[in-house]
Amino acid sequence: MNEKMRNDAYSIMSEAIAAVDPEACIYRSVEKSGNELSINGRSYDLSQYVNIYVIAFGKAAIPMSKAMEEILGDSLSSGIAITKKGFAAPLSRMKVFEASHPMPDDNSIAAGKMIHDLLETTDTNDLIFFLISGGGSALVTYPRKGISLMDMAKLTDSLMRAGATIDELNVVRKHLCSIKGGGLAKMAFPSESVSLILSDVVGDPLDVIASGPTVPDTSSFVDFHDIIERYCIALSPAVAGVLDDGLEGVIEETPNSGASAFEKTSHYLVGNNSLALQEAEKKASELGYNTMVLTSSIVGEAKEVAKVFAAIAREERQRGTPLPLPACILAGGETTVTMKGKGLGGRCQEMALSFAIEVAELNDVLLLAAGTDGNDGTTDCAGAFADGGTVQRGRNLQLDARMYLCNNNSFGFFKETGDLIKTGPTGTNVMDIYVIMVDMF
Ligand SMILES: O=C(O)[C@H](O)CO
Repeated sequence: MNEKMRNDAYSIMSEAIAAVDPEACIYRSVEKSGNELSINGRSYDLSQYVNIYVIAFGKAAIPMSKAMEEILGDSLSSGIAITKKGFAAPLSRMKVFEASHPMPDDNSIAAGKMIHDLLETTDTNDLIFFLISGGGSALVTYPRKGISLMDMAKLTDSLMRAGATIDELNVVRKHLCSIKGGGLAKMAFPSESVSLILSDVVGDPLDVIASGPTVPDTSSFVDFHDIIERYCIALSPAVAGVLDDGLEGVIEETPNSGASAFEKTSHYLVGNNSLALQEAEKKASELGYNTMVLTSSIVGEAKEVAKVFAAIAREERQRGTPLPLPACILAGGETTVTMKGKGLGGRCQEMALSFAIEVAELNDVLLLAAGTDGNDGTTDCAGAFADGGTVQRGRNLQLDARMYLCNNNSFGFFKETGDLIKTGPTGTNVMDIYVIMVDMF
């Protein structure tokens, strides 16, 4: 095992995560001078509003709120922040709540109701800041009439297990929840609203991040229907009823770009995966690696993407291309895992295990795959390291890497080999970072 390369990969990942610290992202975008607030160059005169509220939800809700509380100071009337269980911390002017992720729970519904109730009291002269980050779809939900928490949770689980992408999952959620798919903007209208968004979705589509609560929806009940057919998902009677009503036009579509709800909304992206990769690239150069960012748009089945990364590492090892050695190739994105086995793991650990199998016996080749939120799948770690010796280290412990991969039990494998990456909750979430390194002999 090349310890230096491993330590370097960890430092590069840490630098990437620090760059998208949610507080730093807010401070980079928002400035206040007297009553004037400037967001990415656009000015808001705070003195013209009667009340100013902050509503934050997602895994980064607390640090984003902390920064906004600090910037707004006495201008802030009150607010609510909803984050994942274990991520809460006290705020000075805003109430803090926790809910479950990735499956919504009763607290997610209570949070949805709280937001709804607060927005019922707001009026045309009020300003609302929405601080939106990944995980928001599960943490806050306000199901359509007749849809229960169990309906939402079961459907989310079935789609995730079937390998649906986040875009697909959120098309379905947007049509079952009155906050998602522009619904929040509708609730906030006629108040003015400003959304500050930390992206955890490939390509930063605002209508997908946290299910696009404040932007026009581009999807329809027909798309919802197609996704259910594509993955052969069995629907509860209540969900099937909403889908039928939607297809027949008995219930309204989610609001699209022509809707009045969006007349007083504006949106700013404050951080994303590309920003994290830029900083990772700087750190890798500082550490002496020839480096490049391949893409921030990796998607697909984790174990298949790993084969592409392994092919890149092999090319580096054998021919020293595309970069001279030592090389550090960076990528970001978010893959999926189609669950066939009964094991424990996450997309990054699954990718690392598949990479390990592909590069078995190659010297000084390493992959670090980690979720920037510090949380890979249902495990308490961020991801895993894999190198040319991983499979053999497993064999020495009587572990067959291929069997573990077939059973989607990457966590079980890496727990024994000691290759798990544990950062704890980082407070941010801009998808995953992949660091491919190839050293000189
Ligand atoms: O909450 C969600 O919908 C996902 O994290 C994507 O933003």
